[in-house]
Amino acid sequence: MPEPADHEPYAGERLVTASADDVERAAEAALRPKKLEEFVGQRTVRDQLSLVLQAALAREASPDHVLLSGPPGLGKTTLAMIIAAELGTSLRVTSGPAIQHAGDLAAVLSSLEEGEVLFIDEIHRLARPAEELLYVAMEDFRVDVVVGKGAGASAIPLALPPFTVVGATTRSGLLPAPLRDRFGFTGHLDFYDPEELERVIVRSAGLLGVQIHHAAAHEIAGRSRGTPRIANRLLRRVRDWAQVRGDGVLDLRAARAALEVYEVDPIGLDRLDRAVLDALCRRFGGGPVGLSTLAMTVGEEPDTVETVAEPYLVREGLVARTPRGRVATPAAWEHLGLEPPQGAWAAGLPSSGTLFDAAGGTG
Ligand SMILES: Nc1ncnc2c1ncn2[C@@H]1O[C@H](COP(=O)(O)OP(=O)(O)OP(=O)(O)O)[C@@H](O)[C@H]1O
Repeated sequence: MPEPADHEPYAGERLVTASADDVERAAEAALRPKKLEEFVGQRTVRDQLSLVLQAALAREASPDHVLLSGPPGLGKTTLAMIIAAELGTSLRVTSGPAIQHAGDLAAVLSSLEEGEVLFIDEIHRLARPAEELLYVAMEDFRVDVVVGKGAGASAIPLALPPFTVVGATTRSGLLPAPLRDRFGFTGHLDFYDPEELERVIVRSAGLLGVQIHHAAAHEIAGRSRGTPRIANRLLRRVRDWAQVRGDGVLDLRAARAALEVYEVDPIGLDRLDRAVLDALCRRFGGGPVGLSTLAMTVGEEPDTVETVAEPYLVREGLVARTPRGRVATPAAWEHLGLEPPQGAWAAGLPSSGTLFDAAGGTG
């Protein structure tokens, strides 16, 4: 059985995580595009949404409800704000987890003013009774207020003014069909390509009031995992480096040096990601290896390896998940500067790989 890793367990927030806490969201506020035309990339969603909004404005009516799906940090909240701004109305913000009871949602809905946009983040996490209340409100602009208890309870219908729900979800597959069907428009946000991220970075640098070289923006974009939130975060760290150790200008040297300090490598992998690749290739000859064994080797919980490191490694084609365990692809070997074992990957699995099972033994 392999020895557990001797380094400190991987802890705390990662620089390359796509999620954000409240402090970071506050820092992000200044960088949010305010109009659809300032929103970089996502051309299809932008074009479709623009039509929906323009048609609603021409009709002087509220647009259909909008569902935005896609991984964190790609701009769902930003688009919700833009929708309200483009319609010239205000945005009310809530989220699935914040609504514990149907009554909480009824209170929000009954306080809406005509034409307002209600943004429900993580809508897939709404409790079932709240979901049912929302169907009716979205379709008939009505909430049924329940008065009394038990057999004597009765529902008093309360008419609502027209409004638009913008729902955001990272897991659209978890939304029940009746709720999904209430949205007249669904936009799926995809990871950004490096050229789009470069534009996000140059725009954000301008808003932060710092000078950036094209080569530095290109370098940061390549390490941002297709995610504007990560791009903006790395940009802020490079700015810090340039201000403290450089001359304040964000050039290629500053970008590379800062990202080395923060252990973000040229394709956006951090220490945990590289530890996983390293273990797979150097310790297990490329795999296949069971998740528990792999996690133990890098000194992490299996859940951390599976949910924090693996998705991006799989997305980048560095790791494959097979029924026999995790396998390093030739790209993983190359990324570590190692020679992939001859013919190992040809059959889809390393031919001579020993399978280490979930308990850490061999199988
Ligand atoms: N297309 C874009 N152009 C410019 N900046 C963007 C774009 N998309 C996102 N950003 C920036 O990235 C940051 C994160 O965006 P946002 O909060 O909208 O993501 P999100 O998808 O709502 O994330 P979450 O699911 O975690 O709530 C913000 O600072 C925002 O300004």
